[in-house]
Amino acid sequence: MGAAVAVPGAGPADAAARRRIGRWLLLVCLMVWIMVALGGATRLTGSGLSIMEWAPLSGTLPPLSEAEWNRLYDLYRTIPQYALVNQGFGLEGFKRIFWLEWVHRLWGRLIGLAYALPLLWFWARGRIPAGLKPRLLLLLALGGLQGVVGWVMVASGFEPDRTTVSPYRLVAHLGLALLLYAALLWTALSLLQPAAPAAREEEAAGTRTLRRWVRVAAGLALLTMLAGGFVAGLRAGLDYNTFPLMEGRLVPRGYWWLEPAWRNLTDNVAAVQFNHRLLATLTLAAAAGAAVVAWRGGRGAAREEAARRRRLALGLLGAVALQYALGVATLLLVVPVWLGTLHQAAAVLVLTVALVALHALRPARAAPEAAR
Ligand code: HEM
Repeated sequence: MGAAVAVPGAGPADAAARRRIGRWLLLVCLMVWIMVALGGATRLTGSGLSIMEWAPLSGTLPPLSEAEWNRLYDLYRTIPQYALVNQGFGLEGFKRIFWLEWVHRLWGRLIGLAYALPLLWFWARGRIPAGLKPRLLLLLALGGLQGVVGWVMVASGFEPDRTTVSPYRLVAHLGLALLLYAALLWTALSLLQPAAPAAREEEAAGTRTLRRWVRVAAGLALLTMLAGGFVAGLRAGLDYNTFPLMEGRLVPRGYWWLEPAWRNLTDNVAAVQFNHRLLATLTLAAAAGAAVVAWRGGRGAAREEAARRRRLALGLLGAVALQYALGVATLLLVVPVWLGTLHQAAAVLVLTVALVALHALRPARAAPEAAR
């Protein structure tokens, strides 16, 4: 993400093209964000295993005849989730869980189009800066890979004795979505704000310290999100529905009892939930630390620079605090669909605010024509 994007020339036409490409990528970011929320709703309503075929083209249309509905329903009746969870819910019940998964996949196809068509258009008209082309192609490949990982995840839910997908694959699917989103957003920001503001010497030191704190908070937030994927994958939010104690203890009984030890990170409900809480708390502390640094470190800086740093740090603290509160509420209310979906979507808000802050605080570069 940090690689330089060389921008040929500095003419107004180039600048306009960069802005247009940047805005298009922001739109794709918004679509990916909505996709993350849709994915959460699909998972939480138990809809994700309803379509048992991988049909990138023909699956665009929903069933159009009763015979086609029955064919898909018959397929679904062969998997353990039907027998163990939804036995006898009938074609009407099947249709209820079908639609969200279908919309999730359709939205994925639309993101593909919203990315590929403008890419072709900009490319054909020679508007894409040369250094940007490999990155845009890589983003296209990552998007395609995300579709494949999504299918590999869904397929794990059809295995004998399983009624849900593999938590590892769920985390891979979530992690790749976050990576794709982050790469799109960083590229868009780099196009829209190609040059980091040059800071005076005494200001640069303050920016460096703040940048370190924001980096730590962003890294911890990312780990918290991946840990949250395991909470979701193991349905660990249905247990220990108290906060801050877990069954009356700060560290739950049975923390770290599995062998080999690493399995506790992914398979042990108590540990997975505790780790998510712990990482979230560390993220909140790091974001609060960044806010304090921005407040204190502003003294040597010019007024606007000090205000800019405070805005960035407070924005991050606000987003993390909101997400923390949503997480606690999700847990206390035993994961209602709407709140679980909101908690999943707000994770992307945290990522967005962290990346915007890191981008705004990036070091000024010597070469004015390069964007990082
Ligand atoms: C920095 C703060 C936090 C972040 C960034 C965060 C992020 C996430 C993410 C990304 C997920 C996974 C959704 C998925 O699989 O796709 C998740 C799930 C979850 N989180 Fe958090 N979380 C935070 C704080 C908390 C806190 C403080 C709690 C409760 C004490 C909490 C409780 C939960 C629960 C119960 C789930 C599972 C919900 C479900 O099954 O859908 N989170 N979190």
